[in-house]
Amino acid sequence: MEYTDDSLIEISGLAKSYGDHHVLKDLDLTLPPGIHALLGPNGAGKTTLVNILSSLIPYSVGEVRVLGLDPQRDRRKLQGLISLTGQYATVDGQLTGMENMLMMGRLFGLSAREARRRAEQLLGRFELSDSAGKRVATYSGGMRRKLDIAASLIAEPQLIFLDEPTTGLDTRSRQALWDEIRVLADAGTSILLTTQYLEEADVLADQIMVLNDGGIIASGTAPQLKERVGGATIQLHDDAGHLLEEIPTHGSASDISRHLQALSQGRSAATVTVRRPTLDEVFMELTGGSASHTAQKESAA
Ligand SMILES: Nc1ncnc2c1ncn2[C@@H]1O[C@H](COP(=O)(O)OP(=O)(O)OP(=O)(O)O)[C@@H](O)[C@H]1O
Repeated sequence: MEYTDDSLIEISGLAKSYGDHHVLKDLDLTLPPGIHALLGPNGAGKTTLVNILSSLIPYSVGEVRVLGLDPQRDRRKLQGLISLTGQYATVDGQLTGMENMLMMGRLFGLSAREARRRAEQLLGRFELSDSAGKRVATYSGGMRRKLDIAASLIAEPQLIFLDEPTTGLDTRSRQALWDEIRVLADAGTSILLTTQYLEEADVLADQIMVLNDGGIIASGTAPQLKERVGGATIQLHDDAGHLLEEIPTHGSASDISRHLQALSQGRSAATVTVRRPTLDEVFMELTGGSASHTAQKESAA
């Protein structure tokens, strides 16, 4: 396998089993720097893959490079370049929120002053300022989770792994995290996040990968993935909301206008909408589930 300087992650023929349970099977993946989302049903192996990439667990088959380093052989070096937020809060319960933040900042080589500045900023963003002086053992589960995320964002490592970062977060904290992710990405940090929330992948990621049955079964931008399960259609409904007709379209203004002109010479419809598949439907179709029919509608006329 050849490695290019500008690649973030390169995986070739990766397999991982727990006993006779084959979780990852001959997985190939190349990712450039950017924000990437890994989607997959429960148990697909998302955490397993993130843990291998962040050198938390070993692999035996295949080749893996993260920032050009082998997570097994170059563990120490790699861990200085990445940060990881797992599904379970890993902060130290005996320290206060602020002490945890400062410790993480210093681990990543920030000066004491910069660590405090960033800690105050992030504790504020995640509404933990009032609890910053309290021992983490007294925090609620949601507060620990927010602190864990804030701590992983304190420095600007080359790559941050966020394993289901917004699970258990309230709406405001989720928005704060999304904002922080964008700021870090603009500053040059790459992000690999796993998520169960398709909206999160859609909003944040440059590229989305769908993990199922041990391998990546689809990847691309949200529009590219939507295209895979069929493009847009023009739908005509009568006054009572019944579907009269559905016509495939490329989705371009000229194509829609051409169809509408042809239609205007025939039947009259109460409403005309352009419907695109949702990421939800794409995901369900790719992973063999049944889609929930929450269509995004764009009014065309
Ligand atoms: N240490 C372990 N020992 C044995 N089996 C494991 C271990 N860790 C994970 N597994 C199994 O491997 C499979 C993949 O688990 P993993 O946590 O990687 O999936 P996931 O896609 O992250 O799931 P979720 O969305 O539910 O978090 C699951 O069937 C899980 O039970």
